[in-house]
Amino acid sequence: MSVSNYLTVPVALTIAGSDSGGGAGIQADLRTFAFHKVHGTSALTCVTAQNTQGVDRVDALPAAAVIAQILAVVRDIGVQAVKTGMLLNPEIIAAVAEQAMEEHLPNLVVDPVMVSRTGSQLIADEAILALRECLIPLATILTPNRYEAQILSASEIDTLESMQAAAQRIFTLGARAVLVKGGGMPGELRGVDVWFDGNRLEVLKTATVETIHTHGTGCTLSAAITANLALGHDMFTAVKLAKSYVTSALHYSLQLGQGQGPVGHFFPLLESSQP
Ligand SMILES: Nc1ncnc2c1ncn2[C@@H]1O[C@H](COP(=O)(O)OP(=O)(O)O)[C@@H](O)[C@H]1O
Ligand SMILES: Cc1ncc(COP(=O)(O)OP(=O)(O)O)c(N)n1
Repeated sequence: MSVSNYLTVPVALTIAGSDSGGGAGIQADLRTFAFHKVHGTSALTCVTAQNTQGVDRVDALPAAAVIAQILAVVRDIGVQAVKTGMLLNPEIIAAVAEQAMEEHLPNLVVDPVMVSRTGSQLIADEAILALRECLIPLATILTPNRYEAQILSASEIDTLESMQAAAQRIFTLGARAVLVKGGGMPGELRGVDVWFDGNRLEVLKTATVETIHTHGTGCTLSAAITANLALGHDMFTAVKLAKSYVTSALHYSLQLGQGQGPVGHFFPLLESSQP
């Protein structure tokens, strides 16, 4: 007989949609948590029929089902950090915002999934309004991509200076810090993100990784930030560590399907198995 070693590890919760292709959404979040040695819990908001070429269908869960999942997790297991991904409709967004306040959800990372990095809108206009009014003011860190930042700042973003101006403008919506992500920018700006927390305006820069297999970068980044907050890092350190994780995952991106494959979340295993 052998006895288990009981481990105590930080816990993170993702409130997000399922990606049947496994590259983004809940699937990407849970893998990212695992590779940070953080126990991942989840509240599913919707089920997408999706692959490397696009989204074929989306089915939402009832808002009450989302609330029940959140309560089941936080009232028994407890969480140190929480992220939101695709929340899809105003009912789910309002329900999540209410739970965030009532249950005092800690370290809330809001990835305002509205528009894909290729520019196609993923949620309805009313849902965008609900995100802006109900959830974004509660965010610890808000992580819009280029197109989401354009909507939230009502400005064109095509240069580093316009990313910086947008980050400062979006900050006024009430999040404690904003990270405008550059994956949808042209050329060398693809590896550049802009941070603003009311004091520090920082440019986080990595060299652009030349790959078309970038599916799930945004989910992976926000999940890695959440994991690092759950581990006790401060906000800016959590973001820097997360950016490093997503950059490595891009270096090991997976050529799967006919379209844009996912980033390689398990690159540490691939690295350790190389001669
Ligand atoms: N080709 C790339 N090379 C380096 N970093 C990238 C590249 N594409 C995306 N990133 C990084 O991935 C993260 C997610 O950004 P982005 O792709 O813009 O988000 P989203 O998936 O939400 O559209 C950011 O840190 C961004 O800088
Ligand atoms: C279910 C689901 N959630 C989120 C996304 C968007 O993924 P993201 O990583 O933000 O964006 P891309 O880099 O894949 O554009 C999704 N597609 N599905």
